[in-house]
Amino acid sequence: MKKTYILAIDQGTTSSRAMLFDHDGGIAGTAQREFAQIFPQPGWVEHNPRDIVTSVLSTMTEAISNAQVDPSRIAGIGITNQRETAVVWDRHTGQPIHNAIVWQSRQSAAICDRLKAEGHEDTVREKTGLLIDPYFSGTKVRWILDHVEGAQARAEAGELLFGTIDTWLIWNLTGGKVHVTDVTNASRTLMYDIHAREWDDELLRMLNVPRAMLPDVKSSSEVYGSTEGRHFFGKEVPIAGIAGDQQAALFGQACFEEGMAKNTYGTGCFMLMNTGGKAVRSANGLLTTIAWSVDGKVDYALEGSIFVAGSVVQWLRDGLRMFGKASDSQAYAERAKDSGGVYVVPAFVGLGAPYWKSDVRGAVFGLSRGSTKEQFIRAALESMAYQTRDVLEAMQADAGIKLKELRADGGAIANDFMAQFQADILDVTLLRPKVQETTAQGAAYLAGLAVGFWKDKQEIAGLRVVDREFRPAMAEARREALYEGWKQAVGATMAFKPRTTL
Ligand SMILES: Nc1ncnc2c1ncn2[C@@H]1O[C@H](COP(=O)(O)OP(=O)(O)O)[C@@H](O)[C@H]1O
Ligand SMILES: O=P(O)(O)OC[C@H](O)CO
Repeated sequence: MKKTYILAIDQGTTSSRAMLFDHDGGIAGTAQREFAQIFPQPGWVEHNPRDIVTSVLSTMTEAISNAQVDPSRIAGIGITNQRETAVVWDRHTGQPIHNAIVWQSRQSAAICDRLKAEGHEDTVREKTGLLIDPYFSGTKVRWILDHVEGAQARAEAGELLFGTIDTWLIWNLTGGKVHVTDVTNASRTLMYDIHAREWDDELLRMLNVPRAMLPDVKSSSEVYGSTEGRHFFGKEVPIAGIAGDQQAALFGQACFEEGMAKNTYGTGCFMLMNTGGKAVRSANGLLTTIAWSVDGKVDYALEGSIFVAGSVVQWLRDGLRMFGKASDSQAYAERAKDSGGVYVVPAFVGLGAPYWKSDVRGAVFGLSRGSTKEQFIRAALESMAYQTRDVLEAMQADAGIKLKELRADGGAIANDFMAQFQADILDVTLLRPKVQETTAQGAAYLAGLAVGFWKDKQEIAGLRVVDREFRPAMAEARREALYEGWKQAVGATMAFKPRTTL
């Protein structure tokens, strides 16, 4: 019998990737394409939704041709996506009415302030597991409807559709026939009740978003529709898996049991812990979110969302021009024996979990005349590890357990220095998988389960291979002293409130 494959589309914040997975969970072909980041004002981030579709279509084609696989041998497609990013488009023309507003963007901060002043915080927390912050899709949709002339009336007349990136891609891949999302993406919108598992009228009223704009919410593993006719693959291929990228990584890392956790070091950094069938409410600034719905069973997760992680390295590379390639950061950091007391707090778009301060901005502390470029780069890499410790402490307190191991993935985990420093600062063993593309792998697994490519979660758990373990090796006194410095740096960053940013 001819070998078959699952195609995973991983539509991330800075790039789109397509990957072909074989039956062993290995990558048979891959392609990646970056696309433009649009920064209309400080703290705002947008994408052109057309660029996103184009980058996905071209990487799909390239991955298949790199693997030299006949498209007829693709058994199904899984989609995973940067979450929360909101697109609004015209149902008839398929044209977006505004750029996509990206999850990192703070442009709906004033709307959030108003919702808080109106006293909606408890309802939002209770129903969605989230909090009122520009991070989530709902206030981004409100912003678009407020700022595009005539949009509210068109939305009320049923002419406009809303989608997160999964929804937008499926709409385009199916030729405008299918308007769906999955529970994981719905759980990031601020409009979805994660307990009742339905769009919520009270939340829709709060945001004044017409229900007619919203996609149908499905499980994370089922056939939602097929690619348009012969257009893309010469045959219709079922789209059979959807999950937000952080949930997909949790699935790809096979964190199927309660208490298992993963951390993904991409543009931002996202730690998720599986809490099984229980939606655990955080008392420490974490989010409660849906991990996935598979085979009729919904699992929940606790999440710590850090807005700036790997993108601090991009800032060193592109903004400060300190080196040419992100991977060069490792050699620089290793040349410094320590950071010399320097702390970088990369709050470029505010601070996420567990602080949730959208109005603070980044800061650097502890500079001396002897501070070096190597120390500065090292301190920037260390900031990923310190932010993760903030989140881990909150998660352990909420879940009432001490984590023994953390499964790690994402682009920045390739940095051995950062990975070891992370294990040291957490006092937890970090496991780096052989296939570091666990996000795409998770989407492939979800699609593969739906089309019978893999049998069950047990079979998938058996495919996981660890590449390297990073064991904690730092003395406790040093670890705690370094972390105490970080806490002071974050405190001082939050206290800095200039009256003008000019
Ligand atoms: N060797 C490295 N050391 C540190 N950071 C890295 C390294 N390689 C990539 N990165 C960072 O990882 C991020 C890309 O990771 P990725 O998982 O592709 O992100 P995303 O899915 O958010 O687009 C970039 O921000 C980049 O700066
Ligand atoms: O594109 P990534 O990998 O940085 O992920 C973004 C997250 O989904 C935002 O919630």
